[in-house]
Amino acid sequence: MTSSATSVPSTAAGPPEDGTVMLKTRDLHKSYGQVDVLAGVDFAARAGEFVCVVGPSGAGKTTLLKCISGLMRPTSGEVVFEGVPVTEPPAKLAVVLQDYSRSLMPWLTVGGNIDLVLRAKSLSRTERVAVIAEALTAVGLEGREDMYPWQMSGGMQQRVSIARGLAYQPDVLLMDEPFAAVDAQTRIDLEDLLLAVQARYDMTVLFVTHDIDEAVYLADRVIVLSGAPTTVTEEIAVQLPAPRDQVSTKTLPEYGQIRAHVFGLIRDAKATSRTTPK
Ligand SMILES: Nc1ncnc2c1ncn2[C@@H]1O[C@H](COP(=O)(O)OP(=O)(O)OP(=O)(O)O)[C@@H](O)[C@H]1O
Repeated sequence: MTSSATSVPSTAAGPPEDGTVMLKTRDLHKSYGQVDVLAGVDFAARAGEFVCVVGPSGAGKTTLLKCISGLMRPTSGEVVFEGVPVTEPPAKLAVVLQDYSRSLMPWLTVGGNIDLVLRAKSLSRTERVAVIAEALTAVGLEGREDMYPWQMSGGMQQRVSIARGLAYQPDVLLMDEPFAAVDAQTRIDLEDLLLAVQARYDMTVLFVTHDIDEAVYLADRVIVLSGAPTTVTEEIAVQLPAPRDQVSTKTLPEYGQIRAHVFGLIRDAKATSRTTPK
């Protein structure tokens, strides 16, 4: 694995490079029958870091997140969360998926949907109500507890999904293309909302996306995957100034340089990708 850092001087108060490792994968392999998808994936995410994972379609990004979240057993290698090998979904990890329409229960109110994940915690009803209210406020949906998901726009539903993740008070939030199903303007709003919420809760975020612009805009570090059978091609430190801004950040020459570099890596990965039987 190679690693490169941009030469951009950082004014960001980003996480220190030697911060506590929250999550790491060690030589992670996953095969589906005869098909090798993950072929030795190694990386770490440190406390407070925003890590984006990009790679060509079919590289195994969703497979990687399933293994990390404990929903799927790797074929070999391991995932270590807060120093403990993952064999089941860790209590301090929450997942937000792309498809909010399937992850929210339509027959439950917004409050009820969030309450569902809180029931696993030993909180009183009064405490749960307070946690739900705070999480909804953090995503700009204060007072919407009694609405049903189907009464909301796609962007609002995805904000409910994020609020549900926050209410769980995770140390690490895993996100699998969470904004892929919303329109471009909503996506921009959700990106900025997520950055604000991450800073406020000081969470570690591992964010999988197809979108190179989104990855470079959000990340402290971008992990670029090869095509399947997949390894980490490169890790790129994104030392752009914080807070990020949709206009000024994206017009920085350094942003363009990193974006072009990642684009080139993905293009090369696509050219060499093969998900073929052994
Ligand atoms: N349950 C499964 N059984 C068999 N093959 C699978 C299974 N899940 C995924 N695959 C295969 O593994 C490969 C990686 O899939 P995965 O969804 O993890 O990739 P991805 O990078 O998330 O893809 P995309 O970017 O298109 O969403 C694909 O070739 C896919 O067909």
